[in-house]
Amino acid sequence: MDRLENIINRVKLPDYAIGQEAQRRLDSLTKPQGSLGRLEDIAKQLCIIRGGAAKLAQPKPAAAVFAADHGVAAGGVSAYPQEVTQQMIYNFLAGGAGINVLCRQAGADVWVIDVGVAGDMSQAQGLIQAKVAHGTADMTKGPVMTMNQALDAIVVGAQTAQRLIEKGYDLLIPGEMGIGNTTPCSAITAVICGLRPEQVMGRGTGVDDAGLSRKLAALKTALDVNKPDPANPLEVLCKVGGLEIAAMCGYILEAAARGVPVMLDGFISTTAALVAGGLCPTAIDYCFSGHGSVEIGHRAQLEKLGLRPILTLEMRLGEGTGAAVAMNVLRAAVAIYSEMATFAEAGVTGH
Ligand SMILES: Cc1cc2ncn([C@H]3O[C@H](COP(=O)(O)O)[C@@H](O)[C@H]3O)c2cc1C
Ligand SMILES: O=C(O)c1cccnc1
Repeated sequence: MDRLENIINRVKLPDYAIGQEAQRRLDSLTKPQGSLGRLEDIAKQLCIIRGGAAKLAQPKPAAAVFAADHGVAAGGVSAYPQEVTQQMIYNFLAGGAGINVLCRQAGADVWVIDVGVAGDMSQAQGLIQAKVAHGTADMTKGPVMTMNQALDAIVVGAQTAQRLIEKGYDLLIPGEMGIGNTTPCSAITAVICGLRPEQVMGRGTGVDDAGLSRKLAALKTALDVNKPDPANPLEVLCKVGGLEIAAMCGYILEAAARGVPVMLDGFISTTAALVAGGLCPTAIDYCFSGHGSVEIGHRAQLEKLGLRPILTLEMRLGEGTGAAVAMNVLRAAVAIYSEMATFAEAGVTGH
């Protein structure tokens, strides 16, 4: 527990007074006041997080893709088999996955971490080896992991954030790969948002109606068997979570502790934010929501966290892809804030 406390205690509320200074600069730029809409809000929030209202530098972003497997996948809750997790890791390492393409396009680097893949990945070149367990247990039978494993995975995420920040990255994207992981995310969301499984559960990779019924039954059984306490996010994680979800939670917390902004992706990474926010509400002040996922539970998560997605592109891939696309908008926000002429500079009459 000390390991977690050590991270959470370092998360400080950003200085919101900086927002007023940033607003003055935004209002001095050659445009009708407020006319760049949410680009202005994004620039202002970035100033607040970075702790200064002077011109913003373009970020150097990295995506960390945490990979893990899930015992519940054996119950036919995904449209794809478990081995796809491993196969996709090789695809990430070869640069051919959606996250690779979209990060290249957005000027972000991709790092891949094995935090809990079922198979042996020790020979995979370029993979960060941090396996806590060979997948989780089946949530329909009892807790998916021990408290120690959850804390280990949180620390893997926190150390990843630390290393990336030390390498010079100043904006972090949480990404993931784990066949079956929309099921634990639905369970966590139902518990923390106080909703029924059917209100937060979707088709994930595209399960058919029979798969959807199995998913609903698995969720109901898992919640019945485990009875997670909504007031105890760590317990929720141990009972119905996942290793990559725990790792992303630690990654978000450590980024916040270091004053580094986080661009969340969709339903899976926002589940990790839900847990992080339960442990440390201030961590969410450092988070942007990149996009609104097709998974219905994402809406409830965003409402609970008080976040508005930057984009709505009907995406439902995960990996960090929606966050990568949203980086282009964040770059636009930084550019207008830093590069537009003021009324005084351009000799344009203000009001
Ligand atoms: C080829 C492929 C690439 C993916 N990349 C992300 N996911 C996404 O789908 C999975 C969650 O959906 P479910 O709970 O239905 O299994 C996660 O691995 C998520 O990252 C993928 C899924 C597949 C099949
Ligand atoms: O929004 C997501 O993160 C998501 C949705 C479906 C499948 N995998 C990921």
